[in-house]
Amino acid sequence: MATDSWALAVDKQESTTDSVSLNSDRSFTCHSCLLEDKAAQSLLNKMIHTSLVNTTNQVEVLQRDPNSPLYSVKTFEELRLKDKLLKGVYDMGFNRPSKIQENALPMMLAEPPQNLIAQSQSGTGKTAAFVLAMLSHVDPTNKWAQCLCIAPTYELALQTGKVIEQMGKFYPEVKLAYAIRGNKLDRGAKLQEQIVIGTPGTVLDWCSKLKIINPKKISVFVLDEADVMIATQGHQDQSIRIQRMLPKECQMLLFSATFEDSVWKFAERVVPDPNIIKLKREEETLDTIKQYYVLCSDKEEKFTALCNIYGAITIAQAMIFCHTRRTAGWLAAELTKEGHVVALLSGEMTVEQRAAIIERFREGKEKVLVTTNVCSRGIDVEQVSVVINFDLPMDKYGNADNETYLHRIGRTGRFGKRGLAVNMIDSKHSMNILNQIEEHFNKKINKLDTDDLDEIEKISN
Ligand SMILES: Nc1ncnc2c1ncn2[C@@H]1O[C@H](COP(=O)(O)OP(=O)(O)OP(=O)(O)O)[C@@H](O)[C@H]1O
Repeated sequence: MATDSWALAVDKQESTTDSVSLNSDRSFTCHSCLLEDKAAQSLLNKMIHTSLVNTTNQVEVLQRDPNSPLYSVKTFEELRLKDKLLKGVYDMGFNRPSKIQENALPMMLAEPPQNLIAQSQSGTGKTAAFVLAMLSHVDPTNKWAQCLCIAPTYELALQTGKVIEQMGKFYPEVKLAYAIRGNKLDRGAKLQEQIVIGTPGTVLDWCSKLKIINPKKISVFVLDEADVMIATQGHQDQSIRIQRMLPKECQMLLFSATFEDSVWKFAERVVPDPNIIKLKREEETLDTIKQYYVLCSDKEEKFTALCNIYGAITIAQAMIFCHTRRTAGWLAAELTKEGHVVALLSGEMTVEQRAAIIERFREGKEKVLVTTNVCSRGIDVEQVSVVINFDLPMDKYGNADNETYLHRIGRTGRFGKRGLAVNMIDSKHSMNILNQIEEHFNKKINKLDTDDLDEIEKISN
């Protein structure tokens, strides 16, 4: 995926939201935008999660055969891994299996092989789990492809490839091939590498048209990021075509960060007789958040209100959400003029640039992060105590986007710190959205007079 095409997708998305107020009936779906948006989110999350995301939720396990004993492990030793692999695991700094790995690893390493559908949020250890399973299954003396893993995009495939290389560092006999665009092989050439990671189109070509991989010899098939994969119909079809070429006894594993119905339907088509492991995301609530709204007439007044808030209370770190990247850029420049150290997440940035900015903000190097929703969707920055909705979140029909509102300002039970959210209202339409949000969450949002310094001071107590 070229950088510019990504930026273009964001542009397209933002132009959609831009047009909402002009033509609220307009319904717009852009499948390639959806894929790129979802894929970029996944990639960002991968880059940001340099350590495990812990949740207090319990893992739910649904066994295909409820009578067989349910194994879970608390240490990597219990898995009886090859020394070379155990060394690789410890070299990555893993001391013990993550919550999802405790159940998924014994299931994936069982004999006879078990099929698995696993769902848990980004950063909970899914990739590490299936990489370990693939490396364990490989017979390095056999010089042909044995494990096949497909990912929705070139970049996501590269990321997973890196994990395979890292974990297999002390097991150099096992080789990895990338079935991605640009990696041209001649028709009929036979792959020597035991593990193949790639995107569905290229993998399908290698299996069928070019016959570089013999699909009948594949014993482990992994479908990663299923929720991103299904964002394009083409990918779904290709994945299913690949799966159909594999032998019946091939172990099928499917992973997803989310589990909406469409993912579920797809998963059931790709993974026969599955065991299922789910780790729910922690619920966010608005219980510990103080919410206010400020009445303004235009964006300049919103900016003045923002400055008044900054002048009256101490804000450790704030995230400010704007509708379009034009507004975000303007606001970041104005705040910078006022002497704030501002980070801006903007549509034309590459995923790498975004990850770097989010990382700096998480480290506290910048105190204000201005962003559009498209840029920051799916990103968790939990330490932020103040959220400003410079523009309220709305869907493509111009209605309140309650889910996004909750995600922007909500807190999980564990991060139950008190928070403050201020909503800027500058039109009948935005007031209407605010009312819809109040109604949806059954919570009153109080008015704040930002010309009254005493009143602002009170909200920080
Ligand atoms: N058992 C473990 N102990 C410590 N760190 C781990 C463990 N397993 C994985 N990690 C690390 O935690 C981070 C997230 O893990 P991983 O990428 O496997 O999660 P994921 O669920 O696949 O996320 P995504 O859905 O974004 O791909 C990585 O930096 C990984 O190296």
